This record gives sequence, C-alpha cells and structure tokens, in this order.
Amino acid sequence: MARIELSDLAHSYRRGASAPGDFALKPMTLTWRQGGAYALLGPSGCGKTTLLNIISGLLVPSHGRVLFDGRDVAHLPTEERNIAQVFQFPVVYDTMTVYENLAFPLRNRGMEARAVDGRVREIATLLELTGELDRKARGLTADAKQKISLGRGLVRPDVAAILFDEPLTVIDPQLKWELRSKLKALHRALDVTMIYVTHDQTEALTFADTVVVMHDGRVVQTGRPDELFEKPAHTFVGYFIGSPGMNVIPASVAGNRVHVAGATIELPQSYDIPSGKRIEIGVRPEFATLARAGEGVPVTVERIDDLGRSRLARLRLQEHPVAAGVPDGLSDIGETAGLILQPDHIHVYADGERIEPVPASGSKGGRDGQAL
Ligand SMILES: Nc1ncnc2c1ncn2[C@@H]1O[C@H](COP(=O)(O)OP(=O)(O)OP(=O)(O)O)[C@@H](O)[C@H]1O
Repeated sequence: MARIELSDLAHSYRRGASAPGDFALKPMTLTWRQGGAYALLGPSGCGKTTLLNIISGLLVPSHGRVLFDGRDVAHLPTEERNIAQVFQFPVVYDTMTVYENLAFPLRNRGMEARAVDGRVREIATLLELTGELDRKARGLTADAKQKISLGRGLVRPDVAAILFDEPLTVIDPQLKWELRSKLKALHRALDVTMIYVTHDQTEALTFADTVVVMHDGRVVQTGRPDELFEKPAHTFVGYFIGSPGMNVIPASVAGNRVHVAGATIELPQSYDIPSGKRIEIGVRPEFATLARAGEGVPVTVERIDDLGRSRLARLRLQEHPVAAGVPDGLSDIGETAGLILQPDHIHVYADGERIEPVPASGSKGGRDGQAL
C-alpha cells in the first residue's frame, strides 16, 4: 500500500518536444493518498491512459518523478512497483479453473497454500464466484471472465494500488451496476488505493470518493462528486459533468453585476475580473428557469422536452445554446421568452477557469500541487 505522488510530471510522445501542444500530459503535481477510491475521468484522448501507464510503469515519463511512499519509481518496471491492473478486456488463463486463475498471482509470489486458499475464497465470495471456482475459465461468458480479471486484480493483499482501465466496457449494462457497487464495497473491505479510469461520468461519480477530471492533457479539477457538480473549477468540468451540462454564457462582469444580453443580474458576491481574458458565466440547468418574455434575460425557445416528471427548455441566448427548467404553471410558450438564473448558483469564469469571489476577509490562498 502506498501514497503515490506525481511530481512535476509531464509526458510527450515526441522527441524534442517544447510547445504545450507537443505534450500528451502537461506538467502536473498530484498526490494520491493511501486507501483512496479515485476515478480518472475525461473524454477520449485527454491523457488518461498515458497517466495510468506512467503510474503502472508501462511508460517512462519524459519529465518529472513518480514517488511511491517517497521512493522514485519512474524508471522501475511494472513488476517492481507492486501494482495490480485490470484492463478493458479479460485477462484470464482459459485452461485453468476459476480457482487457479485467482490463485495464480498469489502462488506466483510464493504465498503458502493455506493463505492462498483463504484469500481466493474471500475474493470469490466478495465477487459471488464461489459456485464457479472449479469450472474451467474456457467457456465462461465475457462477463464472467471479466469478473475473474477483477478478482485477479483484487486478490493480492500486498499491492500499492489497483489500477482499472475502463474495466466494465465489455460488461452487460445490468451487471455493470452490480459490479460497480461491488467494487465500491470491495474498496471499503480491502482498504487499498484504487484508480479507476473511465470516460463515463456515471461510472466515475458512483465509484469514486475523489474524481480527477482531465481535459487536453491537464487535470482541470479534483474533488468529490458533489464538488464537481456544485463548483466546477473549469467550464469543461461544468459541461462534461451533468446531463445536460452546465450552461456557459459569455457575459461581462463588474463587481457583483453580470451583464448579459442587455439584462443585469446582481450576484451575492463581487469579483475582481482580470483584463484581457474571455469572461463567461456558468449556471446549471437545475438553477435556470424559463419565464415569460420581458422577465430576466431574453431568449429564443427552440423546443421543450417533456421528461415525464419535468420539462426542459432548449433555448438560444443570442447564438448560445442554453437549457433551463420549465415551471409547472407556464404554458402557451411562444418563440420568445425570458430566462431567470439563480444568482447564488452563477459561477464566473475567465478563460475557462473559475474565479473565486472576492473573499470577505481579503485573504487569498496559493496552491502548489494538489493533494487529492
Ligand atoms: N503511443 C503513442 N504515441 C503517440 N501518441 C500517443 C500514443 N498514445 C497516446 N498518444 C496520444 O496522446 C494523447 C493522449 O492519449 P491517451 O490514450 O492517454 O488518452 P485517453 O484519455 O486514455 O484516451 P482513450 O480513452 O481514447 O484511450 C492523444 O492525443 C493520443 O493520440
């Protein structure tokens, strides 16, 4: 078990890389605490696998250090890092029984037979594989094989961390729910650091205590699922998490006043707006409400989606798409309408980064690296 620190880490697949665009991973400093359940979340191509491969030892970073409990392992191969990995597709020995597959990583490390048996049965119970232990892996379904792969990843009691790379991709949707909650329970039972890579926000938010959101080779936010929802640190996080995502609207902000499309909204706090940056406000559809024309910010109605228990308006604010709730009593909605944004749920962004309101005390904190 280990605390994993990535210190000034960056990676480029190109030789002589210098421009930011050359880097699959831009410089980052992160600490993953022992025993945490982490999800590494981001769209395809944002650098998740690159980061995971650097932690596991499949890739040597072009810059920076990878510390396991303070020891630099950046140049050590996977076998010397004490890491367990579960990949997208099952890795099982078809000719072995389920029991032998689960026992393999333990026997390989010279664990004595009685301890192997105890551990294999413990993991089999947790994954509900006890009834299958004597069956050959060959002939099992892809779902069952992936369960064995998960078991092989989880079986070693001595690992520094278990890395999961989109492990539920091949799993039937119904079983996905079950396995995800099982993984969460296993995490609690085994007290091991788990890093779970996914591009699926539901998987990330239901599995992890801490979600690390990546975008374009950078970590744009780390936080609890509710923090990512309530205070997206970057417009990308607001947009990527939530369904539909956060509305991002160009605006001008002065002190505690937001000016958008000719309307003015007073915010509960003031902002120091940096000059020369793109200023936007972000507000989730949950805190945006459709109103009659003449109220709030003028918008054009594109359509109203009936979601059964509620209605969602798809709007245009000038040329920008916006989603907002429709109050129960509002009917006969024409092409033009108004939009009410809840001031205490409006965030202000400069070049995509969230700006904190001016603190009442006037003190500002600095930040070096991120402790996850
Ligand atoms: N072996 C490689 N050689 C060159 N470029 C690579 C290599 N592997 C990845 N890249 C590039 O690095 C960037 C990050 O890729 P990476 O696979 O880490 O992203 P990802 O978030 O895991 O995406 P996906 O979910 O599609 O695997 C991408 O631009 C990709 O094209």
